[in-house]
Amino acid sequence: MHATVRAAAADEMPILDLSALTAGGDIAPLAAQLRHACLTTGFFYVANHGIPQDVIDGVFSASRRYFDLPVEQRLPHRLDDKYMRGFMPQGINQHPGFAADLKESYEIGVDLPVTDPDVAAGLPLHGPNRWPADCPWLRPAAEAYFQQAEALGRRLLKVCAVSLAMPEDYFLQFCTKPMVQMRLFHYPQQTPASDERAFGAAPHTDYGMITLLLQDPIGGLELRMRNGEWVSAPYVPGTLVINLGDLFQRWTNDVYVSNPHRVINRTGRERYSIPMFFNLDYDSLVSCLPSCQSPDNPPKYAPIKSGDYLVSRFRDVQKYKVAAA
Ligand SMILES: O=C(O)CCC(=O)C(=O)O
Ligand SMILES: [Fe+2]
Repeated sequence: MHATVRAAAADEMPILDLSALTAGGDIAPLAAQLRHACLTTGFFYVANHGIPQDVIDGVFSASRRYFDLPVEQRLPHRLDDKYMRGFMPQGINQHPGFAADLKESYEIGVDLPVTDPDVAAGLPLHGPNRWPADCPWLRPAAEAYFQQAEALGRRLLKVCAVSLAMPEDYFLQFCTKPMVQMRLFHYPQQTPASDERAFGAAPHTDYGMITLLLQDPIGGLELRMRNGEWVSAPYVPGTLVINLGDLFQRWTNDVYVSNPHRVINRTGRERYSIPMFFNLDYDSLVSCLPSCQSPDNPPKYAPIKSGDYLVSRFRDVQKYKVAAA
């Protein structure tokens, strides 16, 4: 069994109060706090985030109801290879070097009709969502949360830009048709007899810009400190966990951190979580920000298209098969 770990201290996982952002006030003090968190672990909680509690309760209860259904009923909703929407059974998501994650999921994205020009042109991962006819309650609950979380993602990108001495709307110019992915996760319990190699979600970094995570009171999310120690990020009522992904680290020339993390469900109860991976438009060119380079500290990475990078990671982890455009 995995050894238990201590909880992150308040300065390791700060709670950022988003009241000023939600109400449209001065975000400079918030940007300074965000910067501090992003220089160290790239993980923090947000409170007063503006997402109504009933929308959060609604999407969690729809997720529970979905995963309570017998797997035989859910297998016909299995995700397609092209758009990657629908039920992802246990055994598909596998981080390189680890056994497959124990979690199962339901995959949702920006819902684009097949007549959309990018979908028609075969732009990877762009397409319609999949809404099973035998679960009519799933769609309204998931869409209500998707809309709220996506709006929060856009608000947070403003704070991120200001924190890097960029104009507030800098990242929003790359959010015309952002590649936002929302995943309903169900983690089985891990018993004391569980294999030491088994993880709800094996250690990894996220791939894209920012992740907005709803977790339930079970907890189980853990992050790796710079010295290699793992600490837990317990459930804090009324908050979401926010963290940066690898493309964000790349924009900043490694000034901001995309931190390794994992999930171990140690409780003996089932765990549900709902991450939203907020990524930019497919064609956004991720290149070192002016505020993160100098003659002594030149850009470390060549510019890369956001979508191309994401597709390469999806191939490695989620058995995504479609070739990059
Ligand atoms: O379920 C969680 O709490 C985190 C999952 C995660 O890290 C991921 O899917 O990237
Ligand atoms: Fe993650």
